[in-house]
Amino acid sequence: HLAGQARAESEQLEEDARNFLNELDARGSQECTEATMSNWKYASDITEEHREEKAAAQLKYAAWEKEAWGRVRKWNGKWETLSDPFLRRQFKFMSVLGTAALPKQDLEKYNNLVTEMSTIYSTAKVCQYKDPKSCKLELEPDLTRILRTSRDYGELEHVWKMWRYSSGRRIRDHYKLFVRLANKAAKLNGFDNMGEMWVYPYESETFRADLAELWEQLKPLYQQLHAYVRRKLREKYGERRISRRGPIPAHLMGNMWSQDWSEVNDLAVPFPGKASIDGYTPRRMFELSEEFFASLNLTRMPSEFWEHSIIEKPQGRDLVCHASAWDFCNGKDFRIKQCTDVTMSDLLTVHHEMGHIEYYLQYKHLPGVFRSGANPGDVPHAGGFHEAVGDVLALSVATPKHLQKIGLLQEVHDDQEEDINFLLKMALEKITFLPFGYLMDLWRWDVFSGKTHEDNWNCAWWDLRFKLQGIKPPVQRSEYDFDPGAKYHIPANVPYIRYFVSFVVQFQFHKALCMKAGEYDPLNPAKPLHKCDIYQSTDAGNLLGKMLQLGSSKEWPEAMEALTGGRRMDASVIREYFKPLENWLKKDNERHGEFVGWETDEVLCTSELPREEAKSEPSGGAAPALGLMLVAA
Ligand SMILES: CC(=O)N[C@@H](CC(=O)O)C(=O)NC[C@H](CC1(C(=O)N[C@@H](Cc2ccc(O)cc2)C(=O)O)CCCC1)C(=O)O
Ligand SMILES: [Zn+2]
Repeated sequence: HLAGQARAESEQLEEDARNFLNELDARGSQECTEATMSNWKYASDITEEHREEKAAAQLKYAAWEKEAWGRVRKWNGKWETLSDPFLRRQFKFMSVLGTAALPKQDLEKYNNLVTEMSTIYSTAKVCQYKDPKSCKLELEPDLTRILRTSRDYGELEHVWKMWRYSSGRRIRDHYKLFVRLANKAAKLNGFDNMGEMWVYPYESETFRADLAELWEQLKPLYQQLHAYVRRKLREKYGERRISRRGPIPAHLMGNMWSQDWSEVNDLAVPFPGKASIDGYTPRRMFELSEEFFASLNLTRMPSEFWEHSIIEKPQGRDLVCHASAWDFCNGKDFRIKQCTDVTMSDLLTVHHEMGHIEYYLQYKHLPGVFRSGANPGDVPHAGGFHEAVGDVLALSVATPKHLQKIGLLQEVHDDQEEDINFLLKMALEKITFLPFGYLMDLWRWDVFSGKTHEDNWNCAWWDLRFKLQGIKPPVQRSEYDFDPGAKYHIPANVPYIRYFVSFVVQFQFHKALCMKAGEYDPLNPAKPLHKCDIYQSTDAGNLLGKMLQLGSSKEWPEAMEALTGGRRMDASVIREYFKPLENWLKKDNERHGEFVGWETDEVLCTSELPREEAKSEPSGGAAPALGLMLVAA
């Protein structure tokens, strides 16, 4: 009798919990739709009116989060006893309130700081190198294009320096106040600092140790590539500017942040021969990407997507041009906003953004808390997988075989030369990103924890940039500068470790899908991993779809196991993919007697502070030179 009663009670509790969560979710989706619409209006048309509207909507959404959180708390001590893990996990996620825990005026200040920093970043302008009176150059497309195409050392240095002057330097003080409020919010959620709150969604005690281990496994390959590119750049720009054993000046890699070196492909690739997308339109690029998803039996874009997306830079207004994908939390409205340039790299970005949309479409039936990604609530979900989806498809699209199939590459010679050529292009995009993808949050975790003090922010940044990337600023930096602020994700307060995770796991996903598609066979040298193209494989698509449909309803090792059979981030797969290139680079570097690694005795960054900030002036002016940090490569 008692057992029967207990069972009846637990079933009643489960049913009440289900009803409670369903009601909360319905309301939450509505609130999310409203907040996301206001965010969208501001991001796509930066005006004072839209800014005020966005600020109000954010406060309204935070009030809702606080109400929901208050009601969830009433279930404490009960929800933990529920037998259905699906329900328990929803309560677990809803038990973390996020920055809505801040007192109202602190939250308003916090939100305004982030919006203000993003606006400064998105509207920053730079003057022409040859015409200091003409000051209308914008990051996209102007500065991006100059960094991609110019080989004029002086022009590149000007653009690199002035972008940081117009963006990062102007938000240094905002960021100081932001860090204090962020940490106050983290503490109100029971975390030591905001960095701890950011790693919480990875649900792993060993997460940061695992990342360090991955980087140790990937560093040797990165150093070989670094040594090779340094030689190619030295041959182009001369030994005086690029020394044989030193770090590479940061403004020469074809990218504003030296995070992707694929645009210096022409300088580095041993044998010329490039795909071209000339003649395409942004719309065609998006249709091409959608076609790939459909060929895998995944979902096509809904009509709202084509109706509401912004895929070309609108003229005559300020907007956030940094590409983004949006889920409006109503199962119908999904959009991309991208100032698309007709280039191969933007074709890959199109696939990346569409990968987000595909993920939204595949898990739209789930409760809101399991629809991970950048919903307005700021307890960020891990995101490592979200960032990998589009890039996985792009690994197939980028192969010469596929590019020829879709008419973007004329002739294809399936030989060793083309192999190295292709792998080098891929490494200049994927391997060069790894140290940057890692150091962005290494720096921020140290800032949030206080390990890096605000008087040393910029030199701590260049310490990491030197140690991990083997690069140096083209002109000496100081604490007047705030170079981290010149990278979108810092002013926009978007966590970044998700990209490092993605660049590792996307190769694990690629391998699993290629095996499923019969395109990769470890025992067949004619089917190496880097030649695989999963296009039109519905078997691979169905396997990927199954993982996507989980959203964050399962811990990520389980989602990974569903797709790859393994439960860990594993650097051996990306190294297997690049193995032929690694062997080639080692031989080529030996043949040229290249020094692998980097060292310098230059002072890359001085601790000189703006006068009003300098409390105790360090004795003797410049701080112990960062540059004296001989390489521990
Ligand atoms: C509403 C909202 O914010 N939505 C989220 C999505 C979500 O969370 O649901 C979102 O759209 N975030 C924007 C961000 C844009 C990009 C980015 O910032 N990339 C990184 C790193 C990188 C570089 C190369 C690469 O191949 C892949 C990644 C960089 O450029 O440094 C820029 C172009 C590529 C991706 C993105 O799509 O991740
Ligand atoms: Zn992304």
